[in-house]
Amino acid sequence: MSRKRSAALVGNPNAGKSALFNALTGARQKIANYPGVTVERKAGRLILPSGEPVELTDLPGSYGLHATSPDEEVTRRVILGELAGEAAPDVLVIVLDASNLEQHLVFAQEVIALGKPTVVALNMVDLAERDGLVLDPQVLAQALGVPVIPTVAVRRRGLTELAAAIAEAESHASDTPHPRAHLDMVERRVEAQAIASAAIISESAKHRLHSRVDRVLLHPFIGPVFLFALLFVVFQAVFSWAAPFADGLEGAVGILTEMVKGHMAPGLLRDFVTDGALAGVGSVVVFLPQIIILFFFILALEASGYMARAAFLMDRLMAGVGLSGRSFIPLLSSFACAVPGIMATRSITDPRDRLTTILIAPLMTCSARLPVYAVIIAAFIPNRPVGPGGMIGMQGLVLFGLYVIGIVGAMLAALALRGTVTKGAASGFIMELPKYQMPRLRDLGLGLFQRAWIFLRRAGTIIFYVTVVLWLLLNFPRAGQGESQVDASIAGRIANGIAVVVEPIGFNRDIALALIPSMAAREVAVSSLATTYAVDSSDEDETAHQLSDQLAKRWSLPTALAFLAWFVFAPQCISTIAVTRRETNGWKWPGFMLAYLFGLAYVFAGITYWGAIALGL
Ligand SMILES: Nc1nc2c(ncn2[C@@H]2O[C@H](COP(=O)(O)OP(=O)(O)OP(=O)(O)O)[C@@H](O)[C@H]2O)c(=O)[nH]1
Ligand SMILES: [Mg+2]
Repeated sequence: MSRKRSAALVGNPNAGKSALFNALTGARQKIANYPGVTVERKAGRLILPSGEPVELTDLPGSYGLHATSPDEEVTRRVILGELAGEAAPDVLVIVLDASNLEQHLVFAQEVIALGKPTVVALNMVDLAERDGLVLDPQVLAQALGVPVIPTVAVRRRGLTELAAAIAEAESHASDTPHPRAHLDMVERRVEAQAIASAAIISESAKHRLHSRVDRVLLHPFIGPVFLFALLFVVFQAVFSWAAPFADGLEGAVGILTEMVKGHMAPGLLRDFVTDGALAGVGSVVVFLPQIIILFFFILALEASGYMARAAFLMDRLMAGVGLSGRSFIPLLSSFACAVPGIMATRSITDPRDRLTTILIAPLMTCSARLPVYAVIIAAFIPNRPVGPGGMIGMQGLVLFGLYVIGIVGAMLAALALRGTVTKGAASGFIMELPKYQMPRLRDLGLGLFQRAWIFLRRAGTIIFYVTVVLWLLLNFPRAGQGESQVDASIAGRIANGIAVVVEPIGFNRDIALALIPSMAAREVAVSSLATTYAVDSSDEDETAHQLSDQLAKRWSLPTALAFLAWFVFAPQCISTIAVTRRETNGWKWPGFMLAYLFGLAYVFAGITYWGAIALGL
């Protein structure tokens, strides 16, 4: 019995497959309350009641075995054993959403008809019950001819029973499969309706409240206004709530720097620790509170089911620029980071739709841009209340504006791309709306922790390394008498070369110096500036200033605004380029992306700079 046993979770999107996978294997796959979250298969280890391990695979959600999108294709090939060097799974675990039974049974029948050992997890029975729907698993099992286990993945209910059923099905793995009569789509729909209604024990109309909520939130006029207002509040919160925590962190970095200065002998090594490591990495780490607040809102809105409704609202707008609403979820993910966003485009059916979405994804303001925006805003935008009753913070307003410019830029870019390089008609959009749910605190906490960890790990690795290299390039060769260290250094000389190109758009030598290292990651722009100014000011033995003070002292307002405009568009992220290459199978599209985004960045930074000068700012 050395054969490796395997099982796979299959079902419609948003049925709770990944939640079940996490509960059964202890993994941490991303789950969220909208369809199309999982786009790649992922394997984990499930221990059966007998103690034997089974390799369990979590699959992208699918509507049928006739795949129409790249992620559905993955599911089909795994189920049918079409992947090279990989046998088909021994057991198929179909995950059904109990509160959406009729719809989910259409695909389930197709899978059961394959005649392989199959188990059904009747998931989300808690939500069905909340809506007053009680189902009889026995009746369902009889009708489907396979065992049916009621589960609540997120509360770990029914897991033992499910594992036992998988073990039982597994023992029949070597039997020859008995495919059943093939039903076509229409026949399966009719059958699904009959089975679902037979399985209902009682039903009450409790979901009336939710449809009433939807009537408001999805209203063609009130809906978008609400969405806009909500986003506005989020950006206000990012600045105002974070302030005390950010100040605390900044203070802590300052104290640490003073401590190092007190304990180490003056010299290059001490400068390396204070000006290189602490100034650079510290300048990025202080944005942790803002990142956490932003993700708190994103995760809570995802879990509640509102995000999918936002996609629904955006569908019209998306269609207007030649995209389908299916692009919304990938674009939304790109607000965290374009890398998972670009991967999420695998759920887009139309290849040209998909390519367009990949090309505009970097225009969504990713969280790596937040430190760059925030440091400039803190230095140049006064923190005064504006608007009626002084309710609105100026800084939050500017941040909101930067996000909006990114979105509008993306929509215009989509329009232009759809008319030229990715010409074609827009495809339709079907998306089922998930149920409203109260976000669970534990999931929220875990999600925030993961986000915070990713951010800190970047600060401790890529940002640290790049900053260290930059510090070295800034300190050698050493400056002679009366010469500034930055001017004498290798980095300074390289920057003087680049400055020739970027001076026309108002950038100074220090920005030129930050541009190359921040190709590694956008936050590096902040750490580079912090390190440069730390190296520069230690010459004159100034007391250490905060980065925003240095910026306010050294940059003009038009330059600062041009810098912001640049970062709205510039594709300064190697990972994004790499994932674009992978998802489009070649260098053509990432090359195109680099060219058009740098082009836009240059033009918009220039317009901003000269516009600001003309306005006398
Ligand atoms: N109340 C309740 N919520 C659940 C249950 N199972 C999953 N969920 C929630 O349902 C949503 C969807 O779960 P996922 O595991 O992401 O669904 P999926 O089938 O993997 O979806 P795709 O990857 O998009 O195909 C998440 O918000 C989960 O927290 C359940 O049994 N009860
Ligand atoms: Mg999933």
